[in-house]
Amino acid sequence: MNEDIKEILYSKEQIEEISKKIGAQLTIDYAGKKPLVICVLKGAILFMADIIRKMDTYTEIDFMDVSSYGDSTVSSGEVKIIKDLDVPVEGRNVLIIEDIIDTGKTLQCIVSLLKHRKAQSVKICTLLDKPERRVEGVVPNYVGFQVPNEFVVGYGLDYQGMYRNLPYVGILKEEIYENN
Ligand SMILES: O=P(O)(O)OC[C@H]1O[C@H](OP(=O)(O)OP(=O)(O)O)[C@H](O)[C@@H]1O
Ligand SMILES: Nc1nc2[nH]cnc2c(=O)[nH]1
Repeated sequence: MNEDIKEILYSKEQIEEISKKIGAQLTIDYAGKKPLVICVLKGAILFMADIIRKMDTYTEIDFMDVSSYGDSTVSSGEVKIIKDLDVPVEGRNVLIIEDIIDTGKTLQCIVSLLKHRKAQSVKICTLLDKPERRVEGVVPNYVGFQVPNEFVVGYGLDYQGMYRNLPYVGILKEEIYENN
């Protein structure tokens, strides 16, 4: 797997450090608010697992699975809900955890849905932000790193279902996806 990576952008240690920092901020911001923390499957599972363990506050978690990329490196533009939440969001302080914001289409869809369902507050925490590619006006509240306009994998992020278990975030070699 490692041989398919052109460059490591963020090491396991850097991710650990930024997760600690964000977790400490969330502990302050959500004190007494009992947030509902939503993990956007599947990419955000690793980040979510790290972040919630660094939040020293009462939290509930839930999962939502949406997909707009399928097996491609390009967004289809159509966001499909594959698994909805189990918990009602009305009146809740919701914190969405994402691995990456690229075009912003996925989060635009999720945020509007949560607001429509009358969440009291909706905030976004993402490990990676790729602002160059944004087409929707989504602005995250907590960001780990800003990434260049490259297709990245690892630490939850996949290409064709693979590479999620890499402990770091890296740029996938072009020949891997050009040959597919
Ligand atoms: O800002 P956008 O252009 O919408 O892209 C961001 C979304 O793309 C990825 O999900 P994907 O649909 O690939 O599903 P996955 O998390 O299961 O890999 C990622 O996890 C984000 O949810
Ligand atoms: N794996 C992966 N998924 C994405 N979804 C949107 N952008 C990306 C990216 O750079 N890498």
